[in-house]
Amino acid sequence: MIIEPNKDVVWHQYKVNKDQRSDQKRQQPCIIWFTGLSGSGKSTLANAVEQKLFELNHHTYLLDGDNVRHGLNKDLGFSDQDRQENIRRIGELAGLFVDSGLLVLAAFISPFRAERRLVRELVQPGEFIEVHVATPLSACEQRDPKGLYKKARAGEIRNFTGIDSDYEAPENAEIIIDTSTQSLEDSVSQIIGYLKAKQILKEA
Ligand SMILES: Nc1ncnc2c1ncn2[C@@H]1O[C@H](COP(=O)(O)OS(=O)(=O)O)[C@@H](OP(=O)(O)O)[C@H]1O
Ligand SMILES: Nc1ncnc2c1ncn2[C@@H]1O[C@H](COP(=O)(O)OP(=O)(O)O)[C@@H](O)[C@H]1O
Repeated sequence: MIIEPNKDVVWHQYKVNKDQRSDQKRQQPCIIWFTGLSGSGKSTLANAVEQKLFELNHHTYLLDGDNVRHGLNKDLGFSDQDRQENIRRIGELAGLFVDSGLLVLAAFISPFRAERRLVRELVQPGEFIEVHVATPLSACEQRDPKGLYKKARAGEIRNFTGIDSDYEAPENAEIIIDTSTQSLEDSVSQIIGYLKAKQILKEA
């Protein structure tokens, strides 16, 4: 659902703009958006990529499902509608961070194509890099790092993604990673390689 802002609210132009903030940080801001099932490796990957970017002296921020749901989105559950609102708010937040000149890493199941597209459309072309963490359900369930699949199979958790709630796989993700067949190191190199090829990270 698209909600229009109140017509009496007027946009303010800031004195310092996105280009100036980005130039000062010597980087091209963007959102690296990790989407995939619970246990697919989104958080592990996003953390490892952020660590690498930090080592390379980049300015980053990591937004992660579990953590954002402890604060900003603690009023939201896991119905389709709440997941849509979750991603809408996170998209707006990530968009502000891009405006601040940061490399934003976002790790959310984000199961629906429509909301992921909304986030893509909030930023400039090329600034939304979708990473499909395409680890199969069977591998995620076998890992079950938080014991949530076990609970979902036992009917103790409802609307669990991949069990009784949908996951719509991306059709045109910029990067696809299956962590059941690819090492963490290789996955990090693949993402960093993409960022260099796209001139988001400048070669020294
Ligand atoms: N019903 C249900 N379905 C899926 N996930 C559940 C559920 N209940 C709790 N959790 C935990 O919440 C984390 C997912 O939150 P997200 O904000 O990423 O979800 S979503 O994008 O709004 O779908 C998810 O984290 P990850 O395992 O890191 O993906 C789970 O730890
Ligand atoms: N190659 C790999 N890449 C990422 N995670 C892996 C890999 N191999 C095993 N794992 C494990 O899989 C689990 C993924 O959990 P997590 O990163 O929390 O996933 P998500 O954030 O998608 O729920 C972790 O326990 C991690 O150690």
